Amino acid sequence: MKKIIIITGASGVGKTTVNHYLQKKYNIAPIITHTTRPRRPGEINGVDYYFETPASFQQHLYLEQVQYAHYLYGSSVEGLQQAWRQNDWVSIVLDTAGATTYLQKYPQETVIIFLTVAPDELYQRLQQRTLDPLILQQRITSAEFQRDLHLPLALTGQATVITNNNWLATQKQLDQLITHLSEP
Ligand SMILES: Nc1ncnc2c1ncn2[C@@H]1O[C@H](COP(=O)(O)OP(=O)(O)OP(=O)(O)O)[C@@H](O)[C@H]1O
Ligand SMILES: Nc1nc2c(ncn2[C@@H]2O[C@H](COP(=O)(O)O)[C@@H](O)[C@H]2O)c(=O)[nH]1
Repeated sequence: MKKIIIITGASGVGKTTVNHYLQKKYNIAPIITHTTRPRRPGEINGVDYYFETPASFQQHLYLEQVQYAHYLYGSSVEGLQQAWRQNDWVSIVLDTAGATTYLQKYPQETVIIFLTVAPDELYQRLQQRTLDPLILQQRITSAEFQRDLHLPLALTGQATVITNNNWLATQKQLDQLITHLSEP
């Protein structure tokens, strides 16, 4: 049966890290989303995101799209179809608004993982990743970042909540979840 594993939570909690783990260990196919945000060092177009201009962003058909810290993000129909061609089980990294939309659109297929981390640890991780203090400030003061620090009401009771302080413990919880989902 087809499954869409949605990894959500605030920026820096480890969503991308979890996504890579699921891809590497379980061959779960990642859905690549689109954004107008500038590339970070090391990010590759078509792997991390489809990096778009404001004009090219409008040329896709989106299942959902959001504005997050002043940039546009969207998951396209073609992105989901492409991932489903690789595997029945696919994964996607979304903000909590996107996760809520997927739950409404695909209630049978959707599995939600909400990641959380202690605030001090989270700010430290973001500081290490973001060299420009202005960009860091813009991110952590955004309404979207603040909103995604907490599990929204719409996802309460629908999400597996993982506190991602300790990577080994997180892996164990992910393995348990995948085992549970694989049961007939
Ligand atoms: N359990 C963990 N312990 C320590 N560091 C971690 C852990 N999980 C992830 N990290 C590190 O935290 C940083 C942020 O992780 P990641 O990029 O996966 O977050 P994210 O939620 O995808 O962020 P964003 O939404 O902004 O893209 C990375 O440097 C990553 O290596
Ligand atoms: N609703 C959506 N959220 C998305 C999508 N692609 C990424 N994201 C989320 O945006 C923020 C910021 O991402 P960053 O890479 O700039 O740090 C983060 O929470 C992502 O999960 C999307 O297509 N739709």
